[in-house]
Amino acid sequence: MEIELQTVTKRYGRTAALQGVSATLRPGGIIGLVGPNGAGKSTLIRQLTTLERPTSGQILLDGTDIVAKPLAMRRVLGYLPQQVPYEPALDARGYLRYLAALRNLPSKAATAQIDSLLVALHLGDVGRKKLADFSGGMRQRVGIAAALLGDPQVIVVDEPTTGLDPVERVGLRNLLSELAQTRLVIVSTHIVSDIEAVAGQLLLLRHGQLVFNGTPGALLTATAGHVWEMPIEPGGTVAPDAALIQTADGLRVRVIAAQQPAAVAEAVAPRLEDACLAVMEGKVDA
Ligand SMILES: Nc1ncnc2c1ncn2[C@@H]1O[C@H](COP(=O)(O)OP(=O)(O)OP(=O)(O)O)[C@@H](O)[C@H]1O
Repeated sequence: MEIELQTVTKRYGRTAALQGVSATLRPGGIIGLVGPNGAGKSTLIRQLTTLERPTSGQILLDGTDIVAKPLAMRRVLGYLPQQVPYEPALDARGYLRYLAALRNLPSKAATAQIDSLLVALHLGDVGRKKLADFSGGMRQRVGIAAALLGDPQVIVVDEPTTGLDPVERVGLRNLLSELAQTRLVIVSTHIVSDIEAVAGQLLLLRHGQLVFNGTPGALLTATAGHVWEMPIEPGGTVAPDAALIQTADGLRVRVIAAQQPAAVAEAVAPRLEDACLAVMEGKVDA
């Protein structure tokens, strides 16, 4: 399975939310869609999930134009939107059974799949509890189970870790990473650490433009030699775009710059978050 984005552009009135985005998406690791708020991530997801039609450009799923034939995508799609839908009066199992029926899944297969999804998402003990009594993180996990019902081959999740605690985040990351070995899994996020260890491909969006498309390794390589750390000088000020980090030697400033910013600055290995920031801010050409 392969998705091909060909100069996808989306305008809302005067706002160009996506500008000529082209990329090929394949299974073999999570595809991370990264960018600050307003970069165009949700807009790209709405075009991919056929909820909207691009102003121009094409999206091909294994060669089929999904703008002309949206059913080709809808038949293979599992989608978790940013606002997780839920029905407060139903319990988790009942809600998933309801969705399974809407999707025409055979009853026996649906029961088996719901059982295994509830266990995989650590909801096995609360399947009979009303969704109204669920925490935000639990609701999010039910939403993920709902998106995975029917074993979709294309899985699109918009900011999936919102409301999850650190343990839940790791669990979800591992689950999506496993699914991404054989399916197309696209995850939109502005939290780079959520996909750092599991992304096979990164798409960085800024002001609707694709500013990087490649592996995390290639992004890190492009940023090497541009990340510096230095101690905070007594009475010194910290530049607004510098990050403060806590180390065993005390607080240090982390700066992205092409040249050594001060004599005391030492070059350090970039982290993926630095690399994304560096490209977003135009400090590195990747
Ligand atoms: N329906 C719409 N009508 C008008 N403008 C829109 C619409 N949807 C998005 N936009 C604008 O398009 C741009 C991209 O928005 P989008 O929601 O895709 O960004 P995002 O990267 O998903 O950000 P966030 O993480 O905040 O959701 C923004 O300037 C936004 O205001």
